[in-house]
Amino acid sequence: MSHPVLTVENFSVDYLVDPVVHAVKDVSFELKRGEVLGLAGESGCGKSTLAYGIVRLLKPPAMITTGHAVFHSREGYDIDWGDLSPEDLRAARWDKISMVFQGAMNSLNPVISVRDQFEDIFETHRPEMKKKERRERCGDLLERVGVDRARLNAYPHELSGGMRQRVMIAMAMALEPQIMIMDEPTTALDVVVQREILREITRLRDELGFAVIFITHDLPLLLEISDRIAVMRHGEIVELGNALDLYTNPRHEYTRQLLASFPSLTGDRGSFVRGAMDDRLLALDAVSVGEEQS
Ligand SMILES: Nc1ncnc2c1ncn2[C@@H]1O[C@H](COP(=O)(O)OP(=O)(O)OP(=O)(O)O)[C@@H](O)[C@H]1O
Repeated sequence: MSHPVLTVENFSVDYLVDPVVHAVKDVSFELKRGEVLGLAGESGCGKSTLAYGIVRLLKPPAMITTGHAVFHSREGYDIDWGDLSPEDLRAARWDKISMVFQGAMNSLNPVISVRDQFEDIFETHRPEMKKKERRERCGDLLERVGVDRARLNAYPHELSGGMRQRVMIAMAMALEPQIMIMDEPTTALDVVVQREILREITRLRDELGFAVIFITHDLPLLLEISDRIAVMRHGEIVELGNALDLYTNPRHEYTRQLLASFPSLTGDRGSFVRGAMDDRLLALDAVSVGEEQS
């Protein structure tokens, strides 16, 4: 887990409006291979701008003013996303880094079947793939996210919101990218479905080894699913650390405030999240005890 799959260096984004909005300011971090990195911070702190900036999906008036986002391939070569032509960028998205954005479930085309939208990814990015193999892969991917492959014949409006979101996640995994960026991928869903999908994402991460940048203002949720968490405020990362450390020993005053703003983390009644964190602490204790004994 120690080698980075992505290095973001001195990344800044402005919105050239009057007055100029400095949405992301000199942000640097590394995403390690296979880790879930949570990006936390209140609305407007620049999380989405950073994510869209990394994959160069920003449109004017946004402008990247400084910095790089460099992808490190498994094969050992580096790609600076800022150096790619628009065509290469299109090819690299989905393939190297894929994205599930807010309300992604609404980005499925309502008049095209799930199968055709799915197969389109392979037709575009893997034109050499045989039709039969393509069909099989689409069905397998759907089943991976807990959707029956018979649903390939459905049109998006025939699926529930949760299912549509699962379909989007399956599509994001289609080309086996090494990074998935997820910006509030489950916010529009009810809590039970949200949890199911998150469990699925972490399971798939364990199985397939991709890294995830998971963006949400829901810090308790991030504490549950992330290996490390970056806390953003006013366009800057003010603290980045192991999720457990951040929960038990926050160093930055803003992180403390953010933790305190979630009663489920600090309140007397306890909660599922605190339970989950306690489980993680216990598991960690067990590991360190094991290490001492061995
Ligand atoms: N098109 C735009 N023009 C001008 N300012 C913008 C534009 N889009 C975003 N901003 C500003 O950039 C800053 C960062 O916004 P951004 O959407 O990245 O934050 P966020 O943390 O993702 O918020 P949220 O959780 O609400 O999505 C905010 O101050 C926002 O008002």
